[in-house]
Amino acid sequence: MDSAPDGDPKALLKAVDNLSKEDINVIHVGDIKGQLIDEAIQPLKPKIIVEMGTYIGYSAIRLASEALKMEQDVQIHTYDVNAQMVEIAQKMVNKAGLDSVIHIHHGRFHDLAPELQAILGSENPVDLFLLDHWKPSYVPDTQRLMELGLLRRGSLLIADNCLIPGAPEFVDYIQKAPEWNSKMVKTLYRENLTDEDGVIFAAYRG
Ligand SMILES: C[S@@+](CC[C@H](N)C(=O)[O-])C[C@H]1O[C@@H](n2cnc3c(N)ncnc32)[C@H](O)[C@@H]1O
Ligand SMILES: [Mg+2]
Repeated sequence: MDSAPDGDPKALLKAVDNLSKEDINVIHVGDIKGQLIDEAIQPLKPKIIVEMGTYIGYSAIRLASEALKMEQDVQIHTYDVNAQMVEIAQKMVNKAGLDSVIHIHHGRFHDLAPELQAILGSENPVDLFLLDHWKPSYVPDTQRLMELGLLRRGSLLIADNCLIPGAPEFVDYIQKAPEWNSKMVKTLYRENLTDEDGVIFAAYRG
């Protein structure tokens, strides 16, 4: 990571992608799924983004870089239960020069959601949220956003790892729930492997 210059998110993301080619334990979303996500958010031009599962900050930095190509006042709120990850991610975000855009919250989204509601207010719904944390939390965290009125018609949900490691309860929920219009895109689980994963993209009908 040190090889990337400060204030250069693209170089930092590339350094993480390169590291993951050597180290199978790196569990970031990666460049293949990253490109799918970049393309999906282009028509949305999201300003308010929420992410569950910060890890080392890769996806938050990637989402911020892409969103900032289209809008200036972007804010990302990202949640992680692991204090060590929060610390590493903050260093990565600082290195990328995105600390005024990416706000890292330590804890479970379920507990911190009222705080987010207060930060955003009623006029600023979430445009995009990415689920990439503990799979059994995908359904309750989605429902939490809905019950607190944090979404708008057209808000986009993206859920990683729906097939590997798999989130069967979530897949069943999102495909049946009348509030969501979803599709699963099959893609490689990660670079250098042939296993197929599924990423769900779902638009909120309101
Ligand atoms: C696969 S990693 C996220 C990868 C990240 N989105 C990226 O692409 O760089 C999953 C992360 O979710 C965190 N996590 C697990 N359970 C969680 C929960 N209930 N709420 C928030 N974060 C959680 C873990 O600590 C871990 O850092
Ligand atoms: Mg993932």
